[in-house]
Amino acid sequence: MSDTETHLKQNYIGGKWVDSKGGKLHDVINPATEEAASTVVLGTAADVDDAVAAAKEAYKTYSQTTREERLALLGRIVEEYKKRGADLAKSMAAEMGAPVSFAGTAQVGAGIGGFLGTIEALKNFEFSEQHGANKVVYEPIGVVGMITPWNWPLNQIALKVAPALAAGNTMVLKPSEECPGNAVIFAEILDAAGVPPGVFNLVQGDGPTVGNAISAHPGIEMVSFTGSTRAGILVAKAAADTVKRVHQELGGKSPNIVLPDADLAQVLPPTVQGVLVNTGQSCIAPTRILVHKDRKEEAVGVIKAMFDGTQVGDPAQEGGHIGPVVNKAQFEKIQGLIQSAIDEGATLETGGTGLPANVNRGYFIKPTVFSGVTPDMRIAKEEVFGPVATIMEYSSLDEAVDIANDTEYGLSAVVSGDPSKAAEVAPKLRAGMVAVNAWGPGPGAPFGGYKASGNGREGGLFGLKDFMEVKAISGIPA
Ligand SMILES: NC(=O)c1ccc[n+]([C@@H]2O[C@H](COP(=O)([O-])OP(=O)(O)OC[C@H]3O[C@@H](n4cnc5c(N)ncnc54)[C@H](O)[C@@H]3O)[C@@H](O)[C@H]2O)c1
Repeated sequence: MSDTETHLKQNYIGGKWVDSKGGKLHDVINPATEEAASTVVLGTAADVDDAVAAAKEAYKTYSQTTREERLALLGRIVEEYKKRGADLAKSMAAEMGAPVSFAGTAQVGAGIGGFLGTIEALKNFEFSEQHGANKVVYEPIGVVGMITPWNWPLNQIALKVAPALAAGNTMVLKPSEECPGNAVIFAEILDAAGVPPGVFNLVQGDGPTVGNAISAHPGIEMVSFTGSTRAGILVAKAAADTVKRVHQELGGKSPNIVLPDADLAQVLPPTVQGVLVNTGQSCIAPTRILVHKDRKEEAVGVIKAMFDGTQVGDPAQEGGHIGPVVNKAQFEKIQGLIQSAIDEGATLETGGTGLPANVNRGYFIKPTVFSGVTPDMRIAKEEVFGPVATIMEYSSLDEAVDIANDTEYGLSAVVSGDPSKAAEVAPKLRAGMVAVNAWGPGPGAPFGGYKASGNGREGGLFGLKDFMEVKAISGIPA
């Protein structure tokens, strides 16, 4: 058994791999084969207590480290991380089905990106500012609890751990029980980089047990959560009694407003691509594609060709194909949503229910395109989290903006077309991020949403500030 396989059955607390106090073993299922990919321990509230105690102790010294010491530590983590890229990719391919080529580039790269963006932000960060008669200083918050999902697992871990370390906090991470292997390797990387004992702690487990214990823990000053809006609400409720800071990165149902005069062959591929990347399992996937009614046929042609040309296949194989969705529950949910669109009268342009022709097992979804989708349909309202695009029509740009904003979510939006015209549309969109002719924000942009998509921002300078307290000192010389 490799070290990583052994460590999957343990927690990392106080700089050591330790057995859980009462945890049970759980098989993680490979979504391509429906067989066990790995075995992880599901920890307990007692494990969280131990991790918080270690983090509190470590905070006494780590919170006092200098910018230079933290920069050196973050730099060493990046170096160690680069050595484990292949292991990380293999683990994610087996546990959540991201094809190994894509996992090794985009998924692993996103984790490094989180660290590099934080390093840049920390280099120039003003820890002290003068505001009138008040000196305002930024300080670490204390022990931060972190709960992360499986879809871009390293990205989510890095966007929390890097700024928490940069700010001088200590932490307890609970990764997704659907995809825990990369978090174990990540802890091994931090250990190899010399992160002091207790600064970073990893407790494996499920949401209702370990996630809830983190959210409610009186020794944790902040909980940073990424996942579904459903679980994010439960985290906030559990956190309320201890008045800890709650940072939420939640679900989305992002629109893509295609401007009436846009060159469709040029603007659709780079924006609609976001519905296929990672098998559609991105919180910012721009799935509601809004096209002018006179351009609908043309848009359907371009989008259908993209989806028909997308290969679905084994995540263990190198290549540009997409893999399965993460698990059986997601597979069944997506099948149900596809069927609901058919039942509610949308036009199925390609794809549909059932397995793609080239596979006979696994949680693979046919790349699917619907046109004639109206805002009242379930497929237009609910987050699908699969390779399913919906094409909706508008008559005027005002109507397009109304449809785009007609969602409980507000994470991200896309505008496809002339950037100067897109600049006039962007302020009207109720979303934390607007990308023009791309499906995601640019490097270093604050990442986060409006409305039911969350609170707070991650990445770069804004992410760093979100992991800090603000202290006002008045009555001293400026
Ligand atoms: N806004 C963003 O930045 C962002 C990024 C990635 C994913 N997401 C969202 O994440 C969701 C997909 O991820 P998922 O299926 O892993 O989400 P999920 O909410 O089921 O799980 C996320 C994490 O929360 C934990 N959890 C579940 N119930 C909990 C509870 N009661 N208390 C505490 N923790 C609990 C899980 O164990 C897991 O670690 C999608 O909705 C997606 O849009 C958002």
